[in-house]
Amino acid sequence: MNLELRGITKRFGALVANDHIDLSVREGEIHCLLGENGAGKSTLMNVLSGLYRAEEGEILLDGEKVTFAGPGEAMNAGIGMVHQHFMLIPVFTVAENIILGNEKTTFGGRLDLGAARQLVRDISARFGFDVDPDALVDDLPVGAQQRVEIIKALSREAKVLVFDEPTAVLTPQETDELMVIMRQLAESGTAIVFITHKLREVREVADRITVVRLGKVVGEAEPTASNTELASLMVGRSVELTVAKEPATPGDSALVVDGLTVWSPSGAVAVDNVSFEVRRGEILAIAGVQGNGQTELAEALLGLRPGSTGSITLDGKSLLDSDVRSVLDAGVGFVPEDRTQDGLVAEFTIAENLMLDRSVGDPFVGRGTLRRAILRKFAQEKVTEFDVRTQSVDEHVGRLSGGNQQKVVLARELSRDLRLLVAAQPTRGIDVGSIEFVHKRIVATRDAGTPVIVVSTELDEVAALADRIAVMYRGKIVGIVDGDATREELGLLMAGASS
Ligand SMILES: Nc1ncnc2c1ncn2[C@@H]1O[C@H](COP(=O)(O)OP(=O)(O)OP(=O)(O)O)[C@@H](O)[C@H]1O
Repeated sequence: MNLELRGITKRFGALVANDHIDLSVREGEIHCLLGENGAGKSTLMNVLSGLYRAEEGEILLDGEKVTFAGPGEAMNAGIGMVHQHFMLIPVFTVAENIILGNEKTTFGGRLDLGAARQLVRDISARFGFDVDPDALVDDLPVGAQQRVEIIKALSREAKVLVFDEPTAVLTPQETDELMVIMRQLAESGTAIVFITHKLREVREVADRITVVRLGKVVGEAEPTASNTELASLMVGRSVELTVAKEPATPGDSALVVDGLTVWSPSGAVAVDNVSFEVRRGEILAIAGVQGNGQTELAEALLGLRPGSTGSITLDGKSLLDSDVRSVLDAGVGFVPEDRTQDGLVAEFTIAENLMLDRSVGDPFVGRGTLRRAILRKFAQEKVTEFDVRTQSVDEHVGRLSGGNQQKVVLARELSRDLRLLVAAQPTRGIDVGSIEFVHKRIVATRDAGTPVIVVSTELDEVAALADRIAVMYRGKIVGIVDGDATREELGLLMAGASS
C-alpha cells in the first residue's frame, strides 16, 4: 500500500509540532524519518495512527483520502505501529497482549487463546524471534517486549508499518536481526516508516530519507550520504560525531567493588562475584550484550538491590545495603536505563523532575515547601544548557519528546556535586547533536576528577568514552581491557571468551 501525507499540521497550544508536513512512502520501501529531538516525528506518526487529529492536511492510502477517528480505525485500514514506549499490558501474557483489541472468540464466547498462541509461534518462527506465547510481559527483558510489539503489529496484517525508534532498546545483534526483518517485510510489499537516531542504521536500510527540523520538512537525503552529512542536515550545523578527549589522568581508587553478588527477584544469580575498582578521573565502561547483569550491577550500586552480598565502598565508606536516599546523599549520580520507569515522574513538571533527588537542606527545599522561584530559575538555566526543547519549565515531563525527557534526566544528574556518576545507556533516544553535548559533559565530569561508570550496549559509545572497559557475560566480568580495545576483542569477550 502507498501512503501519502499532505500538508499535515498539528499544534499543541502555541507550539506547531507539525507544520505542513508532506511525506510519501511507497509500497515496499523503507523510508527513514530523521530529525533532532522534538522535531515532530512521533507527533506525525501519532497523527497517522489515529492517536492525534491534525488541524490541517490529509492522509491518502493508495490515492484514497482516509480519516481516522482513533487508533482502531487506523489499524483496520492497515497501519501498524511499534511504539517508542511499549503499549503492552505487563500483567498479561504475550498471547493475551496479541489478541487485546482484536479478540477472536471460540463458539462458547471464550477467548481463542490457542489461536493467539499459534499466531505468536508462527510469526516468531517466520522472523526468528524467540518469544514464549505464555510468558508474562512483565517478566520479559526490554528487548523481548519490543519483539512482542512487533509481533502484535504483524498479527494485524499491517500494510504500512511504523517503527518509532525500535532499536533504542535492542542489542547490536537484535538490531541486525531487525534490519533483516524490515528488509523482508519491505520485500513482501509493506511500506515502512523507520524513525531512528542511529545513522549507521539509516545508511544500512533506508531506501529514502526525509529530514524534519522544528516541525517542517527540510529536505530529502540519499542513503549514500555520509554520517557527517546526515548529522548536519538533521541538526542544522556541523556535528562532532566522536568527541575529542585527552587521555585520563586517574587519581586514587574511589569506588571499590569486591565479590559483589546480586540476585534477581526469581532467585537467580544476576551478578556473580564481581570485583573491580574505578579511580577518580577515569571512565570505566561496562560493556556487554543486554541482559548479562549490567542492569542489576548498576542498580546494586545505587542501593536498589537489597540482599546483595560482597562489598561496595565509595571513598572508604560502605554502600552495600544502603538505602537509595543514603547513596544519593553520598554523592552518587544515576542515569537509569529506563527513563520513563525509573528516571522521571511523567505527571510532574520539568522543574519538579529536576529536583527529585535533592533532599532537605538543599537550596530548593524550604521548611516543608519547595522554593519554587529558585527552582524555576535553575530549571530555566538547565533547559537552556541541555537544549531541552520545551515551551516552559512548567510543562509536564510526560509531554516532552523521548529525547528531551532523557536530557532532563541527564541535566538533573550532571548538575549535582558528584563523587561517582553511574550512567546507564546515557544517550538512549537522543539525537546526534545532543550526543555530542552529553559525551562532552561526561568527559568533563571525568576531567573534574569524578569517577564515572558508563553502562552501554553501544560499542560506539563505549569506544567514545571509555578509559577502561569491563565486559560482562552471564553475570561475570570476563575481562577488563583498555579503552582502545578493538571491536573484535570486545566482541569475543561479549560472547563469553575470557581475556
Ligand atoms: N501531548 C503533547 N502535548 C504537548 N506537547 C506535545 C505533546 N506531544 C508532543 N508535544 C511536543 O511536540 C514537539 C514534537 O514532539 P515529538 O515527540 O513529535 O518529537 P520527536 O521528533 O519524536 O522527538 P524525539 O526524537 O525526541 O523522540 C515537542 O516539542 C513536544 O514537547
